[in-house]
Amino acid sequence: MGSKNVIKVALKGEAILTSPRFNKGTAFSQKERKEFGLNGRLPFEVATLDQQCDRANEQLKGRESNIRKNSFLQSLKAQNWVLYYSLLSRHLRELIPVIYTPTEAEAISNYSHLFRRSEGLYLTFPHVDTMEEDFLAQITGRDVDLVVCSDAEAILGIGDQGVGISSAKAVIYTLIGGIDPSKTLPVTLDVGTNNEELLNDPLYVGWPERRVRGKDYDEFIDKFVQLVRKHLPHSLLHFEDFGVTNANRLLARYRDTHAVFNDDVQGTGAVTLAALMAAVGVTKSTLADQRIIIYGAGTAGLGITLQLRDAMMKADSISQKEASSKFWLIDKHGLIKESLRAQDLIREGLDDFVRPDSEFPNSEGEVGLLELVKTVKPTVLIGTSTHGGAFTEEVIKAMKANCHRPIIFPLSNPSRLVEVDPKDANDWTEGMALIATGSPFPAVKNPNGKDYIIAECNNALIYPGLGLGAIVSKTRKVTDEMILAGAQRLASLSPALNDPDDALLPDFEDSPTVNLEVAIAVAEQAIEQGSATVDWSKEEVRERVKASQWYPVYDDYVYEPEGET
Ligand SMILES: NC(=O)C1=CN([C@@H]2O[C@H](COP(=O)(O)OP(=O)(O)OC[C@H]3O[C@@H](n4cnc5c(N)ncnc54)[C@H](O)[C@@H]3O)[C@@H](O)[C@H]2O)C=CC1
Ligand SMILES: CC(=O)C(=O)O
Ligand SMILES: [Mg+2]
Repeated sequence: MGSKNVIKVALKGEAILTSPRFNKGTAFSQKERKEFGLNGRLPFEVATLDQQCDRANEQLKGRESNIRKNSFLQSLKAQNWVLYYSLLSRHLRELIPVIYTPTEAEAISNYSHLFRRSEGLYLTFPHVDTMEEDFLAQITGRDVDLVVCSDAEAILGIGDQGVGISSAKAVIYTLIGGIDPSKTLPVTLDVGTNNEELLNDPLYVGWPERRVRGKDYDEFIDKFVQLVRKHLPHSLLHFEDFGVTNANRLLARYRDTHAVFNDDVQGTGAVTLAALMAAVGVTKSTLADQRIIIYGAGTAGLGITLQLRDAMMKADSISQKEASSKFWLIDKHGLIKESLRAQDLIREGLDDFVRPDSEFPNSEGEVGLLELVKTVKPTVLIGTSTHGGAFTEEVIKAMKANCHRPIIFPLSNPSRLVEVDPKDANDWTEGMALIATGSPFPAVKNPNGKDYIIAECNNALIYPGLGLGAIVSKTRKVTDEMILAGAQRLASLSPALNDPDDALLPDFEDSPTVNLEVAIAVAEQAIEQGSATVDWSKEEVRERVKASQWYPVYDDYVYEPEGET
């Protein structure tokens, strides 16, 4: 745990009580109450943080549904950051699903109806002319290390929501990665929405126009990225939930000029690689031994494919061509194969993975999942399609017929969109499947009566560490090698390494310690390859990363008119 510091604060009275960063509520000491003009503004008793957490937890438990818990926690965050993060840290496993997937998806789909208070920066297309002014108004006098932006086109599996997600992803950076919340800036890039329901909702809080596309969109995003580069040159810029036509394109455009990171592409790729490394450890095979079907060749599906291919080439010393041949990608029009080119149905970036039609001599039209499974005899089946239930009993049993330990990762969020319920996947394979899911699921019972813990293969298990490592090393860019180093460190912490019947990935309960290790591996790699702008020994990296972390404890305050606000 972090220790107490003495902080100079320039806010008094109502101003400090309404600042979530500095507010301590009933925990202000008698001395502070006097110094900050709070004497008549608080009830008598000075509470400890423990007592405040107990009280907040009691109130939280009074809310029956997770969505009501989510909105209680949202207002706690708006009141008092230390209390909010402290409460979450004490009940991590129970509360992550309340503030993140699956509940956050429900909260975001009701964003305009649940809206109480703005968070972070809202940059809206019709206000493009004042973008720099609006940006500076938020960052001036602050030390921002991390910018989390989203245009909200493909949110947490629920599609185009117009606005939302950046602040939820930023919270995870603090909760799991220990990044100081006052150094994070969530940004909503509101370029409209094509979601009819929102466009017709009189309470919609975003810009109620259709999505801006093409040159205007690119110029809007570019203006924003250039502002980040100009005013926050050492920051990490995190892209979240951009649509499939933009995610990889924007990453490729900016990744050589600033430390940018696309979570859905790279974070998902990294956590899935870690889970797969653990699984091939259990099956005592190599990455290159696998035949991998990716069901849903969008942002996450392609990100995973590229990450697994890269790791395969490095770990097993095989060529790009050979590694590419281990993948079969399915999208809405079935298997991605040569004959789809003529109909212009192959998206940019998929070229290396287009299969020859000759592999499927008996099908002239689309090749569906079941046929593909029967033909290819995959060892790995990954779902990133948002097509709930797509991995049917027939599909799973066909896979099992040719594979002793099928590796099955239905990664679509939220829980209701999972490609197969892990309980079914487990039952249909007589407990032989190695399973990881995108949202949390309860453990399943194996035929031997033992529980099998379903690993939560969600990018939140790794991106806070990737980001922390990038920020602490002040890297100029986030390289593939840094991400690979983070994924390998995560894989090395898999419970399945010690017990093949255990979960493929560490539990979210352990995510803060796991992400500290990931951050250290990432920073070490950044230093080794020269993308970092610091030069520390390994021992120093560990100390620096640890020392940079923020903990939810109350500092002691002294009033100072020139202090922090
Ligand atoms: N576990 C994790 O960490 C992550 C999970 N995801 C989840 O993965 C899913 C996809 O997310 P994105 O890649 O961002 O979305 P996306 O829209 O870029 O990709 C989805 C792809 O699936 C395809 N698809 C849709 N229906 C299909 C069907 N019936 N058969 C085959 N393909 C179909 C779409 O054409 C699209 O290419 C979401 O549920 C999302 O929540 C995304 C990122 C991280
Ligand atoms: C987890 C995540 O990033 C997503 O579902 O989009
Ligand atoms: Mg996402």
